[in-house]
Amino acid sequence: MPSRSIPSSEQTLHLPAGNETPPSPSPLAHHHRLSSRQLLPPLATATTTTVAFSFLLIFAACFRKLTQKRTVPSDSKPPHRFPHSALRRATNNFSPALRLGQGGFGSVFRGTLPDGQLVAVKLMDSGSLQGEREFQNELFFASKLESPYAVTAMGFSADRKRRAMLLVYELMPNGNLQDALLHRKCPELFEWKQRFSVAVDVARGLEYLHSLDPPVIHGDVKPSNVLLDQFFSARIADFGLAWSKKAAEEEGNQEKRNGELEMKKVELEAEDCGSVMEAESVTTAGFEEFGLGVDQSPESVFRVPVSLTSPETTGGVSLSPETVGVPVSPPTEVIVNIDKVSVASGKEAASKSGKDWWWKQAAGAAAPVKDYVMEWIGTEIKRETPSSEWISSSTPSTSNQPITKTSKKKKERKRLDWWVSLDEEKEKKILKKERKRAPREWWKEEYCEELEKKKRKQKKKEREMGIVKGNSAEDWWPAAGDGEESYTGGKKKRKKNSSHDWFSGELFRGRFNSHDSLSGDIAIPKSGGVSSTPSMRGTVCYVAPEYGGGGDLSEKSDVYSFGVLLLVVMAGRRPLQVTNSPMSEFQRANLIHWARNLARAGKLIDLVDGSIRGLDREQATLCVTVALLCLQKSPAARPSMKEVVGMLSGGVEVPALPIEFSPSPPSRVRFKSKQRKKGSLNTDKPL
Ligand SMILES: Nc1ncnc2c1ncn2[C@@H]1O[C@H](COP(=O)(O)OP(=O)(O)OP(=O)(O)O)[C@@H](O)[C@H]1O
Repeated sequence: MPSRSIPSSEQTLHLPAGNETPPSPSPLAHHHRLSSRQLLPPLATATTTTVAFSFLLIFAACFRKLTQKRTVPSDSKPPHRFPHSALRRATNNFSPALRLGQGGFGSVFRGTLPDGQLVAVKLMDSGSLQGEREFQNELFFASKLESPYAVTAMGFSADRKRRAMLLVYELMPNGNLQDALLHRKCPELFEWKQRFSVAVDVARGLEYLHSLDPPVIHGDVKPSNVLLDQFFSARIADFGLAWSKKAAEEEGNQEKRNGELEMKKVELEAEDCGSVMEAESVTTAGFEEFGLGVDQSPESVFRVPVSLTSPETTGGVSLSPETVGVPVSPPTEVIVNIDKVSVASGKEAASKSGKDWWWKQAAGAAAPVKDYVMEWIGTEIKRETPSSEWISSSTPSTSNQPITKTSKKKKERKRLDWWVSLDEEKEKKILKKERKRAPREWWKEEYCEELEKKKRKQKKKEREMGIVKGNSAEDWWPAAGDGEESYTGGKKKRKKNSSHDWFSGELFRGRFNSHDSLSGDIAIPKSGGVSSTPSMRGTVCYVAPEYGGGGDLSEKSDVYSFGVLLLVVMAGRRPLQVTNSPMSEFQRANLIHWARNLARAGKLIDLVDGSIRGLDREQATLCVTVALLCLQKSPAARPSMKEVVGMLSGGVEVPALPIEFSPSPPSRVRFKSKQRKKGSLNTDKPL
């Protein structure tokens, strides 16, 4: 009762004189009778209580939100969040003088923290979905991995306003293995002991990753992803493409349940050539869900500029512009309106935990053509790249022609039209065409496109001049007599364009893909001249054949990549390398082919780098043998990394070399087609 709360003496004081009427039981009436002076204390108390309560509520809500973000899995240690300004100071405002290298998604700078610690700061290109995925992946694994054989991010900085994403790593003073070995920056690696120890370190690093529960598959094992510390101990870096096997398996099951991926609806609203598409039901999650405290709106992931310029081979179907007739063009900012997207693997997948969203890359392997287009949209994002840069870097054949605004628009229009009109029938046609392609052509596209183009040009020229030569599908590889000549011609051009690394067997990732490297118009140097492809896991030449064939990825895919790396470390050269020397060099151009031939001839030691000092021939032969075991086409036949470490360290007996060391590209698609024609049921065996 309100009257009870007010002292009776006070009530009496407020009663008007001579008023016989008993005080009203109504609280309101009673209240009116109270003087403002008397009312003030309880009112103030009530207000204070309400305000305090509101504050408490707000505080509790904020606290909940903050703690939610920072909650990390119990078995994880959260990466440290650095203030952006601190990293700016540490790197002298990202001074070019402190730049250590350039990756597919950003530059890496040397920095010194206030406590004197030396760090490597990776400034990620924002606006790239793939870049953001890698950023998140790196941080996820940073909290999961702890090994002397792995370099994981120790911290990060993410500035939502500036959209700056920075990753901080412990500095590896001797850089990457690619530069150290192939660019001969570290003479120490020409000592056999050091070289062998690098190989064993990498093997141990992979063994560690595969021994985790669930096993972690690195997915991009190559020399530029191996860093050397001050003692030249090797450590595996770059977990941007790494993935957890369990997550991938779950994803695989999900895919099976869902049946073949299908894009139900793709609506494009083209606004002139700006072509704006709207995203409606794509659900993803940023990695706030990992509790890493970085704000990232879903829009930041899906509102992206797109360029469909990359002819990446995704899941065995290569969609080069030539193959599907996609005109190359500058990027367009688009918002995608999708009901089901391969990247998100449909509604079910989309509604799954955000923890898994980037694992979706794995699903692309068996997806139909449209999904590859979506993969492109998800991966070939170059928001900040000026159009001009894109034009020059993505159109090697026309790069020296002036590109007008209208032609640019036309191309863009064409590309979008093509994309919109890609109905099932066309999709089937493209797949049919793909199936017909000889496996050799896979190599042609991936490695020798430029060479092939030049050969064609040369042949055309010769034909015009009346000199007719054979035009076999196989003659992309220089044949006796004319190979050297045409290659020399190609090399001259490459030199002129200073794009030497296209033949390194590795393609540029992200901004600079294979075509960019072929064009010779790239201004930004990339450390080691290496790269990987954005829409597929791994790097061409290092990637396991089962990936291209749409097979299952497993630890054995890393084993295959390790096999290539081991050969590279032994030979001290790239997996594909053609020099302007005699014909015998061509036989050695493909390191894996060469190793296979040497194995047959019983001369494995010939593959080993002649400039190594203090060579232990027995150990070197063992290394090449182990590499070949890792390079077997059948994943099941390859040893595990544990066995590899055992073999390298002498604890496990090395089995006899198998007959098959085929580095052949995936031929599953073609085989299927052949079998279908013949009416055979056996479609799984490769050729
Ligand atoms: N922790 C580090 N210490 C020293 N140098 C580093 C470190 N991290 C990266 N670098 C240098 O920066 C380069 C670029 O690294 P980044 O991981 O961005 O790209 P990458 O692995 O070379 O290429 P990609 O993105 O195609 O895998 C490395 O090759 C290496 O030379």
